[in-house]
Amino acid sequence: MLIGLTGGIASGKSTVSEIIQSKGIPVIDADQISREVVEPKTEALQLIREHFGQSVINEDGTLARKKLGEIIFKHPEERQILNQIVHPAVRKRMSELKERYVEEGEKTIVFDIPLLFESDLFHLVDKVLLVYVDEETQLKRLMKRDMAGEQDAKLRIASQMPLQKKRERADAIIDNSSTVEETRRQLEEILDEWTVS
Ligand SMILES: CC(C)(COP(=O)(O)OP(=O)(O)OC[C@H]1O[C@@H](n2cnc3c(N)ncnc32)[C@H](O)[C@@H]1O)[C@@H](O)C(=O)NCCC(=O)NCCS
Ligand SMILES: Nc1ncnc2c1ncn2[C@@H]1O[C@H](COP(=O)(O)OP(=O)(O)OP(=O)(O)O)[C@@H](O)[C@H]1O
Repeated sequence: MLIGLTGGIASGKSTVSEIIQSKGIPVIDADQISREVVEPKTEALQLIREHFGQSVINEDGTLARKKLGEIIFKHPEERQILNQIVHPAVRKRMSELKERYVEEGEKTIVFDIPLLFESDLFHLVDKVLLVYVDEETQLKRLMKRDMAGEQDAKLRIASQMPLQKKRERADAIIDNSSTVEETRRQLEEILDEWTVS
């Protein structure tokens, strides 16, 4: 069974992913892979430098993430260009990792993909699990975690499909507005149901 774990920014995907991994289920993390594919000397980083310029590259050759974020969360056209550069490499790596887990005999594999719906990746998985939080909690947690201002945080949230819309398309929803313990309880109920039937 291939499960897509998704949600909005700062909705709690990583928190849920940690609980899933603690149960021995492998998780393929698109955010982590999207960092690996732009490491120094990669083709993707070269393309980023060509389009966005040297100002988004740090002195040590790494990607200046904050700076690039400031550009792409404000400008949808630039975001689309970055997605076109980075996403093919992310998809390739995710599928290699999946094959490896399948060969190792894993029965359940989870894909943690923030943009599962936005990038039409939902057809790669059998079930979609959505981590949901109400808008106010999402904004508060995002500002606190990233030490971001309200305007910046709102821009990031607005760059994604609204969580309400994602709700309609998910096979199961975890409401992470309450405690992590409550989230764990909901997750276990869903996994029990999906991995038995
Ligand atoms: C713009 C970048 C450099 C900013 O880096 P930063 O370290 O500040 O953020 P990080 O990568 O940890 O992402 C945090 C969250 O932002 C959201 N986000 C990231 N990229 C995008 C995007 N292109 N569109 C909408 N939301 C996005 C996701 O919810 C993600 O979980 C980085 O997000 C990036 O390279 N994005 C493009 C790749 C991408 O789409 N990644 C998301 C999953 S593949
Ligand atoms: N139930 C909860 N109660 C309180 N804080 C929480 C809860 N769940 C998550 N958080 C906090 O909210 C923030 C966002 O959670 P997390 O990083 O798991 O979200 P995410 O969906 O993985 O984010 P991103 O899309 O940016 O990768 C973190 O600082 C996390 O510690």
